[in-house]
Amino acid sequence: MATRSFTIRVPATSANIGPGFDVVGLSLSLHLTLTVTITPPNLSSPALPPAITYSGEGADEVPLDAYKNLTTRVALYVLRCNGIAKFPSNLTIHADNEIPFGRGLGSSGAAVIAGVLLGNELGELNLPLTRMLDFALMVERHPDNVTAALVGGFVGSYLRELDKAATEAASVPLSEVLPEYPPDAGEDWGLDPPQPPLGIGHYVRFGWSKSIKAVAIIPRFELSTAKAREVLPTEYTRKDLVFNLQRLAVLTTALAQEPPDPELIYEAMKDRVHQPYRKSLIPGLPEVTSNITPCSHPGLLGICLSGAGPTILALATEGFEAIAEDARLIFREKGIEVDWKLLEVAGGCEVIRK
Ligand SMILES: Nc1ncnc2c1ncn2[C@@H]1O[C@H](COP(=O)(O)OP(=O)(O)OP(=O)(O)O)[C@@H](O)[C@H]1O
Ligand SMILES: N[C@@H](CCO)C(=O)O
Repeated sequence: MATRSFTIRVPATSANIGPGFDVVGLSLSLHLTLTVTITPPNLSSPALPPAITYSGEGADEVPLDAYKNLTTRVALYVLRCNGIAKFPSNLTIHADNEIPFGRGLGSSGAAVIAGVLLGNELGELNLPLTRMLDFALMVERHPDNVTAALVGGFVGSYLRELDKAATEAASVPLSEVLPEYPPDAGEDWGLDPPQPPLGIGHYVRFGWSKSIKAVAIIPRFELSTAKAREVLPTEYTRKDLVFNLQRLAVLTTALAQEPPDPELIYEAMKDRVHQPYRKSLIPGLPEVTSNITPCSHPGLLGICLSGAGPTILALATEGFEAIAEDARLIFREKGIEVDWKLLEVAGGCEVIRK
């Protein structure tokens, strides 16, 4: 057996883009990159357990134990669902991550997609894209980030209505999909993980005007998606749902038009389903989204919370620095420091075999 080596590269994503809560996602030019090597077993020394090294965002908090790390746990789930009980021996993984954790830029979605691709490569499974999406959706239950990270671009997705048996199969607790594997890394954990139903997620890629870039204004604090979902109501008024549906219908086409129309897009990026409820967790959110407008900041098209926050995403054709620096001043008044990055819309994930 020869040494096998490959690289997995997955983009950051911004979900929702205002009115598209749990529906739309946009891939962005920050990446999680895994460099993976499997060396042949050396008959004179024992087989080595998986070894992970890590650099970049999250390096001080991410677990390096392959049975605790999100990416490798997802990979093991995919392997086990496909009849392979363990990681190969002598597996080394270096993760280099540009996507900040818990900021609304899809770090967990990227880690999950990287895990699905890793499982697919390690097991030489040749899974089709749609099946890889099924595995990702068993772990991250809303489709917006993982779909955009998988296929790239500005993407809309829905979860298919499943029959009773498939609904039950897709609703197993996450702890059963990704069990806390025992610390004994040599163990065989059997091959009965909950299998994803077939064809859970469906998507379409919208057009995107080449002139639009994304300014990510990133507060220096983490907000977990779980916490930012807890503050959302379980029911909405018809008025608020119609408000969002009207805007989302316009937005999906407006962002592809040349030249993009700031008046149309600014209004179409407003939301009444998640942002109003999240302002208690993100001081400065309503002030930033209402004070930075196409009139005050030429080049701005629209501004919203990125994913579950706390990052703010401004879509613009020019004037990027003024948008970001003025958002910085508003956040500073609330005692929050930010960093900002000018990002492009990225392609989907890729696997490069060496
Ligand atoms: N590269 C990674 N490797 C391992 N675990 C990761 C990685 N990236 C993210 N995670 C895990 O995901 C958590 C963050 O997920 P969370 O859903 O709260 O935020 P997010 O994905 O960054 O934001 P959003 O879903 O709003 O875009 C981290 O705290 C960490 O546990
Ligand atoms: N649609 C999700 C994205 C976060 O991952 C949310 O806003 O909670």
